[in-house]
Amino acid sequence: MSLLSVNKLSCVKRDRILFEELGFSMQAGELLHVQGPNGAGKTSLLRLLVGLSLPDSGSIQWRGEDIRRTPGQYQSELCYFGHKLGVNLALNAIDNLRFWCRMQGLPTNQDLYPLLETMGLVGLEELPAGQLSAGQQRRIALARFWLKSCPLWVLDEPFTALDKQAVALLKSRLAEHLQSQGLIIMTSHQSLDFPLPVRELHLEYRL
Ligand SMILES: Nc1ncnc2c1ncn2[C@@H]1O[C@H](COP(=O)(O)OP(=O)(O)OP(=O)(O)O)[C@@H](O)[C@H]1O
Repeated sequence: MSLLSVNKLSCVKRDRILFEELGFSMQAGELLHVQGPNGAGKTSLLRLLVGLSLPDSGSIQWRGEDIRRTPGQYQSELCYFGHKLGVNLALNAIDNLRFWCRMQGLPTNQDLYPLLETMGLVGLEELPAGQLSAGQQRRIALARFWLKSCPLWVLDEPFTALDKQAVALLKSRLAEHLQSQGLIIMTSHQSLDFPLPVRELHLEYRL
């Protein structure tokens, strides 16, 4: 059985149909790369997939159950990286990660310093996130993918503003997730140049 199943999904924004009757399913260990021009509806699709907005028609099933029936259970099984980073600019990196762990019901007493090292943020730990660069702020938000163990990862343009080293770090984390039978849905305007098989979904810009 598919882990994720999308059935006849339609999304309309301001009288424009972004997509309609969209359907696909995904198994463990698959990566779906959602592509298309600006405004095609990629972010809109991802927001539907994580339950942040509702479709105009159609449904999304996770483990055979509509995600609207048990939203709490579904949320606990996914990790989302969207355009809004969810980073508090007044807090430093560690306090941001602790706060996020508390929100997710994860342990908050773990030593987060090694993760800061992984994310290349050592030496910046005292600074409020508002004093960090765009790429550094995104590294804080991306650290979630090292903290939460869950099957479904959904990432909207995760490589934006990252330097080469951070892009390589994230790609290797994504590959690890696939190899351990995780499932990834992501957008990127760049070609993924990924060592593992990638499925592609193209959204057209519809007038
Ligand atoms: N909350 C909203 N209210 C009204 N229209 C919206 C809303 N959110 C998005 N749209 C419209 O939906 C369309 C698709 O937006 P979306 O962000 O999904 O595109 P995208 O494919 O992710 O684009 P990009 O490549 O620029 O990130 C756009 O034309 C946008 O104006």
